[in-house]
Amino acid sequence: MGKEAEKVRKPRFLCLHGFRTSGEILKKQIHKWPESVVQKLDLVFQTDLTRPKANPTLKGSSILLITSGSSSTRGQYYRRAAGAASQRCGSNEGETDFLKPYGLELLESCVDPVVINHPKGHTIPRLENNTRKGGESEKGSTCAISLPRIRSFASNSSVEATRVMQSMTSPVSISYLTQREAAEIDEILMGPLGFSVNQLMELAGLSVATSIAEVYKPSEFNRVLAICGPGNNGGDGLVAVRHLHHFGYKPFVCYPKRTAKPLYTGLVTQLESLAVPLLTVGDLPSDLSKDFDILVDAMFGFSFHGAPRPPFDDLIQKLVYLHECNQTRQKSSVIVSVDIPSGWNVEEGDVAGEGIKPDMLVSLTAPKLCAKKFSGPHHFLGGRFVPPSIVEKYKLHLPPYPGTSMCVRIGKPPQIDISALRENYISPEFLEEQVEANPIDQFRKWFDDAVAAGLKEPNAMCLSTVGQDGKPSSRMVLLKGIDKDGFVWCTNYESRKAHQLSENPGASLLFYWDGLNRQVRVEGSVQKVSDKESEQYFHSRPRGSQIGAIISKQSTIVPGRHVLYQQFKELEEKFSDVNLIPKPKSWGGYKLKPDLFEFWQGQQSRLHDRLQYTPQEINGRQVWTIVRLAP
Ligand SMILES: NC(=O)C1=CN([C@@H]2O[C@H](COP(=O)(O)OP(=O)(O)OC[C@H]3O[C@@H](n4cnc5c(N)ncnc54)[C@H](OP(=O)(O)O)[C@@H]3O)[C@@H](O)[C@H]2O)[C@@H](O)CC1
Ligand SMILES: [K+]
Repeated sequence: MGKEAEKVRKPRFLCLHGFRTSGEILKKQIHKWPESVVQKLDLVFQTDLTRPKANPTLKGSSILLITSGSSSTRGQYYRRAAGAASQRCGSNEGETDFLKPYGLELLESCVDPVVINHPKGHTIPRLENNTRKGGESEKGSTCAISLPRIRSFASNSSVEATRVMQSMTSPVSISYLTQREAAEIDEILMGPLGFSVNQLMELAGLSVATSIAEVYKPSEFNRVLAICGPGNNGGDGLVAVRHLHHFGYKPFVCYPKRTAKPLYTGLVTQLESLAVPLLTVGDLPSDLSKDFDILVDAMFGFSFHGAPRPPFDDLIQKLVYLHECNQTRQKSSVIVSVDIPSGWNVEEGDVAGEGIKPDMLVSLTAPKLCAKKFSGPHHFLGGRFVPPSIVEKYKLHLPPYPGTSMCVRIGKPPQIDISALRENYISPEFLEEQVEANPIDQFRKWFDDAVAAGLKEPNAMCLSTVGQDGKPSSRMVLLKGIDKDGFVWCTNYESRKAHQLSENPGASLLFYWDGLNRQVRVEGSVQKVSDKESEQYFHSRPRGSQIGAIISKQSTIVPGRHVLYQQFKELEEKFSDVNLIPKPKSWGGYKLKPDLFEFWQGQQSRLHDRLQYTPQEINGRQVWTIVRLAP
């Protein structure tokens, strides 16, 4: 079974209209959207809505694109129903519409639907980067479709869709705040919205620390100096330092103008309890790059005005100098600015061009106008606390935070030199005396570690096969079982790998567990498993995967994706009343019986561990011999 086939899913847009022929009308109008966008979406044009639950095309839709004249009750009840479902908006209109029950049923069969209402009649809305330009028609709905909104959907649905959507979005779609707006938002958050400054600062500082950790690993960039100013920006810096300490960095703080309020004295006490050194300005060397790998600039945020006063004028100059020195060095220290590069005008940026040039900017809440002038390689957004009322009031377009992350990158990551990409692995000892005598037991131990570490798909393995022609080929498959005799996976018996295995049963498996710095090679010969075992595996799969396995004549040419969809829909209908979907003859399991294992673990300075197991006959008994191989 190929992993890929299961994962890729385009975001589905269900395009509705308030009247009978609407599906057809929208289909004709779709040419108004760029071809490159249309290709990336699964657009379903729907007219008959009377039996939504029985209609497989409606299931799983996550974006409902509704077009209707502004007075259409049907459009309104869809919106109202969606609002009720998602607590987003509410109106009493459309109560009497005869289609209402179907509308509610439809919403129920959608996965966390996002409703995009287009009230301008029989037409498809324009697709724009910024819905601000599209103009709002009614609260909670806009004429133009916002790409960030689509992305927000995509991040909820599948990693693949997120990737596709990210490629569609440019930094142009991000909102930037004026200095006044930033201060206003601050007031609203801490006034009517009930936040305390402590809370916001904690979240802001955590965002800064996690942004740093995403780009600059503590194994390479360990020594951090945070220069903290007198206001909340300085407070963010103090919080970030505490988190960086717990993330494994060695932080130092320079906090020359301390604020006497309990919030700040508390933050300092917390750092002292972690033995984080607090340095005076006089303690700092003239060239900061000698002693520090990361300089956190937390001097001034959005309340900065005028020219920097002492001692911050000199501290800013130190960071300017550091950047100049970096140009001539092999390994540079990096500057991370919190919210605003200190000394920059909050809206105009580095007007004279003589200010600091940070490598990373972590904008908080939303980027300020000066961030448009930021040209460093890493721009992140943090402060994952912005409620919808602020988003709506200031018409903010911000990238969605992925998963549970406290930060998100804005714009594209920088181009990197592939040859320079390397990790300095730090792993526990892996010694011959400590390993299990039986490699299957050792494999299980490492597999359990991978599961405990929360690694994604720890059972994904690269299967390599070689046919009669001697040409090897590899692909990722999922391990479905393991016992004392070997490793099992399932596939199509008419696929390319199956043909190769029928010509040559020799194959190899490779597991790679990033995050644990481990890989395991397993080599041996392959046989089909029994029909009974294959049956069991087949029926343990989700129904969708079972149907997918039936329609896929694996490795043969398909005229287009639509053919697969069509066949899928047909079979879904055919089996809608069938409990047990029959396993196709061409689908089944293979088992690799190992005759070689190698356990690899990355170590510092490329002195990796490699322990190899091979079987030996001793007194008629099979035992595994373990040897260490040179890295
Ligand atoms: N949602 C949000 O809003 C959130 C905001 N958060 C954070 O708060 C930051 C804004 O904080 P803030 O308002 O305390 O202002 P900030 O810029 O740190 O410093 C003001 C201090 O600097 C001083 N100062 C000013 N100019 C100066 C100069 N030329 N030379 C010397 N000193 C100068 C000024 O003194 P004053 O002029 O008043 O005498 C005052 O003491 C924001 O950027 C973000 O990091 C997050 O924590 C959470 C969410
Ligand atoms: K700053």
